[in-house]
Amino acid sequence: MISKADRRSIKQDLHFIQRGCTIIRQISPGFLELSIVKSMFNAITPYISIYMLAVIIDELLGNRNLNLLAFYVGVTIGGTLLMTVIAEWVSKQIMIMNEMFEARFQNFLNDKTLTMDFTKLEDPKCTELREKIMGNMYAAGGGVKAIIEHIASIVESSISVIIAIMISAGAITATAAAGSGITGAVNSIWFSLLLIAGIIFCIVLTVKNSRSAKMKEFELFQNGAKINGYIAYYNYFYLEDDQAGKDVRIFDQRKLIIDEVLTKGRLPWLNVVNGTYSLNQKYLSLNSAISALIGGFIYIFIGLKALSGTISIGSVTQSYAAIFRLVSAVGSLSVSLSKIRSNNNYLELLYEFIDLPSDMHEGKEIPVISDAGWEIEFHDVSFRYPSCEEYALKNLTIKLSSNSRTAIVGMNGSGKSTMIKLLCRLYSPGSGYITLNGKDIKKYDYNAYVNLFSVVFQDFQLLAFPIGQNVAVSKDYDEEKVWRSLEKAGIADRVRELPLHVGQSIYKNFEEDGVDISGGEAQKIALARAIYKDAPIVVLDEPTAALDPISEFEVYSKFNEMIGSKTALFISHRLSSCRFCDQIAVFHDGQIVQLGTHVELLKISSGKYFELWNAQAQYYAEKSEGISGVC
Ligand SMILES: Nc1ncnc2c1ncn2[C@@H]1O[C@H](COP(=O)(O)OP(=O)(O)OP(=O)(O)O)[C@@H](O)[C@H]1O
Repeated sequence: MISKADRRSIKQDLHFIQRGCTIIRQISPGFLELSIVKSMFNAITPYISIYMLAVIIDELLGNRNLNLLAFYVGVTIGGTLLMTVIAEWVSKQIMIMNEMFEARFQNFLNDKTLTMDFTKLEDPKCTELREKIMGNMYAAGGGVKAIIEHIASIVESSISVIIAIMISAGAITATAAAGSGITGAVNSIWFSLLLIAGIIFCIVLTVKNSRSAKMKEFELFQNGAKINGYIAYYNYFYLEDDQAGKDVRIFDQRKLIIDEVLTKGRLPWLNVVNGTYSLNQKYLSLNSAISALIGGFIYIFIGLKALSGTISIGSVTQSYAAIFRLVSAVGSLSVSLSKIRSNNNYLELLYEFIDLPSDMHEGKEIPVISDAGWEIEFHDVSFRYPSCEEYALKNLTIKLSSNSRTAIVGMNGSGKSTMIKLLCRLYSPGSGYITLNGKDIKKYDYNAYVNLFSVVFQDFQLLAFPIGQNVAVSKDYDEEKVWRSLEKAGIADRVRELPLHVGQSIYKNFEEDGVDISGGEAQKIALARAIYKDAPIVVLDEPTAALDPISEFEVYSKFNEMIGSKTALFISHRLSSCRFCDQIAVFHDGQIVQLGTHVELLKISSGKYFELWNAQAQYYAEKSEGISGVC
């Protein structure tokens, strides 16, 4: 099987690395450069003592000049100390940058997640891709951060190779006066060639070994990402989620979840860990054996040179250390080059993720909502959710004009929320199109378009932040405006009772004094958030679903005050609340089956609206009868 790394050309590999460096600089300026500086210090420092040791030994065996010896020792200790202190300082900066890098990389991915088309968020392949990228970074150390490590290692090995050659060149090329026996062997070209061939063989073996280990590790981690995601979801998200916590307890889901996590998560993950461990063990023991073999070759080479008197005693330690470093630096240079190439497999996943097209963000025009009026129109829009056979919307055609009130009613699953999602550009129509003032909404700048809407989704979410920040969606907010919004949403009195008022955090996730609020109270805060945004189009998807009858009555009686002159579009199952609307769109099976005012629609006894209205009226009548019966 041809691996991905083998399929890529060197040019493509270089392009991957270059792009990775650009991302690193964008995420953490200076991190790469500082790591390179540190690797330079790492490369040079050991050679100070290697070089100076030979000079000291030769002086000891020669003139024994005490002043000179003291100077040499001073240079050795002082030089090493200075280099170590600087390297330590650089290391500390790198450590801080390293810690920050992971958080910044998360933000980098989050930025992409937030700007990618919403539809991709629901695509399991996309979620898996993100999990793989993060998993690869934490568990396998592969990805964009690994480039820093590999480049630093390449720089360190290259410098080490150059210095080692400079130091050992004398010993390697030194020849004794022509002779027989040992001297003859040392001077023989075959001896040098044999030594070089032995060393090259060892290096090739190390590189091959590391390359195959990295490839196998990559394959192992690709299987692991999905498993890990499964474990994380159930163990850390579901079991610890206070919403799910109720179901976990009442239905005793714990055992089922733990059994499932064990068979689908823990055991397969153990296989991944075992596989990686055996792989590393094999890799490391083979490399230690190769390293011992190289050491043996060098000892023979240097030993014979010393025996034949070709090099001085001082040079024996110097040459041995330098040649050994030369060989290991060439080895690690080759391994790092091979690793940086294999790392491109991880980068390929990252680039696949960040290159996911964001079709929704292509429009550039700024929408103009003037007092003269505007119009949104659905033109024969049909839509299916990704990987679904059934159409959620079929041939939808409807106009929404400025200052109008439109209600959308219909049975569960008839497509009401889907229409809102298309209007808010969370999804694109499969066929047909939607226009604002005659222009396809896709042509408008995404953020400018979305800013036209204040929406309370059916499954809205609040943050475990202070109420004021939840309403204003900002740390800096106009407190008076927050209060006005809370007032209109009918929750101001409750907030006034709280010790910290709008500064009170909701939920207890992070703040001990955070308040737990009811579903209805949360819905009112979400309503206040929509009011605070003050956008020209207000969309409410079942705005009173969680409210008690009194609060529901309050919301609808204050609806006009709340909405003012804005355009309103709201979904409701409470048909009586739609009576004041300019038009009611009745949805059935993804289609608008009726469109008109309450009075008009009630006149059509064969229509869906009539059916729904009567079913609800009958239900309430029966309910009130039952209640009075009990009373
Ligand atoms: N994210 C999704 N992926 C796949 N199918 C979906 C998704 N969301 C909704 N659907 C399906 O699309 C259809 C329309 O759903 P939609 O939520 O628009 O209905 P609705 O009229 O708002 O229902 P309800 O009154 O229950 O809120 C349903 O069959 C639903 O199962």
